[in-house]
Parts: sequence; structure tokens; C-alpha cells
Amino acid sequence: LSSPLLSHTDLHIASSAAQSITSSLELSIQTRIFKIIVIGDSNVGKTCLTFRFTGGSFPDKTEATIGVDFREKAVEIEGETIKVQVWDTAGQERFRKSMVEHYYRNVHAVVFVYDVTKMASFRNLQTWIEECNGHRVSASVPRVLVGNKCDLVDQIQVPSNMALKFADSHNMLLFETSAKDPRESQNVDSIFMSLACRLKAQKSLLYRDVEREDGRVRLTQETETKSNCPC
Ligand SMILES: Nc1nc2c(ncn2[C@@H]2O[C@H](COP(=O)(O)OP(=O)(O)OP(=O)(O)O)[C@@H](O)[C@H]2O)c(=O)[nH]1
Ligand SMILES: [Mg+2]
Repeated sequence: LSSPLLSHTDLHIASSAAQSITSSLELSIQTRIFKIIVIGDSNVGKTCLTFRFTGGSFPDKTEATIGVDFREKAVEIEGETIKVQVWDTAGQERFRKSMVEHYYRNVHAVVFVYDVTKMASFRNLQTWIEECNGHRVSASVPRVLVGNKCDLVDQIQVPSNMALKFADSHNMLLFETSAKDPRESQNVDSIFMSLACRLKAQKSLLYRDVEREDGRVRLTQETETKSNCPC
């Protein structure tokens, strides 16, 4: 009789190795990236807001963004680490025109920014929304509205109720905040975190649609009832 090719111990080692490969594969599959673009007139503070979220501070000096700057931050939501990839876009037409297609390709969420001290930047939101819609961004892609520079209290031109009405009519949440004021930093974080939470909820619903049980695939009725998302 020939001896078995693999002993019991060998089999055990092989099965542990297979398990660890599977779990590292699952980990890499689970690291998801959410692409969030920040859009609005030049000088409204898009670079400062994205800097505040990813770097935790207000930049001493900024220059007009050319094309796009990428900023990333890993956040943890319900035990899952997610990479939030923020696309800080250029507001000036000459610095953005060759990039616009790239901004909107496979975007997961959109942040529209205006400057509360500049009515023109609020009025121009309509044009930014039209550009976004013109690039076939699905209605299921969440959008939020941000009124920045609230620290300049004496110079406010855009009343909150006007902004709220506009946000409501476009099915967006409104955040009024300041990238400059350190007391507002949590509020700035919540702009991006609220979007990441919504995206996670949407995506995990998709993942949960199919569940294996007894080797068969079945649809589940599970929804987001278990969510303990902070937002
Ligand atoms: N007071 C105040 N100033 C701000 C705030 N955010 C940005 N700024 C200032 O506004 C100016 C423009 O900020 P940026 O972040 O560069 O503007 P942007 O929207 O990125 O502009 P583009 O890159 O040209 O599209 C800078 O001088 C900032 O210091 C804020 O919350 N409060
Ligand atoms: Mg900029």
C-alpha cells in the first residue's frame, strides 16, 4: 500500500493557509473607495474645505486649483475602513475645461459649494447643477450643498432660508460652515461623512441582496435596520 500523499497535519496546514488567503482576499475586496467631487465657482473655498477635511487644518495660502487636486482620507464606518477620495476641482473655466469629463466619470457623490458672502456664487449653482446633469450623473448619486465662509458674519449676502429653499428644491442637504473657523471643523467633516455613510448604506444593500445559504443563492429582505452609522 502506498502512503497517502498528504498527512492529516499537512491537510490542516493547507486548509489554514487557504483560510488566510481567503480572508486577506476578502479584506482587499472590502477596501472600497468613494469618489466625491467638489464643484463650484472659483474662490468659494473648495480647496480649503477639502484641506480641512483631509488634513484637519486651514491652509495659510492657496492658489487657484489647476485641473484637479486629489485628497484622500481613510474613514471607519461601522467597522469598515473606507477610502474617501476627494476631487478638489478647479473653479476657473480655463483651468478645468480639459478635465471636466474626468471629474464626472464614475463619481459617487457631489458637493456643490458657494460662498455665503457672494451672491453670484450662489446664483451660479444652477449652472453647476446643469453641468453635472449634462454629464449623465445618475439621480441616485447623492449631492449636498455647502455655503462656505460663515465666519465672515458681517458680510453675509445669501440668507439661510434662501439657500435652504434651493437645497430642498434640488433634494440636497444644506451645510453652512467655514473652512477657516476651527470650531467648524466637525461640521466640515460631517459633510463628507454624511455622504460616505449614505454611500455605504447604498452599497451594502447591494452586497446583501444575494446571500449564500446551503449552497444556494437567495434574495434577502434585509435592509439597513442594523445600521449604527453616526450620521
Ligand atoms: N474667511 C474665510 N475665507 C476662506 C474660507 N475658505 C476659503 N477662504 C479663502 O478664500 C480664498 C479662496 O479659497 P480656495 O479654497 O483656494 O478657493 P477655491 O474654491 O478652491 O478656488 P479655485 O481653486 O480657483 O476654484 C482663499 O483666500 C481662502 O483663504 C472660509 O471659510 N472663511
Ligand atoms: Mg481650489
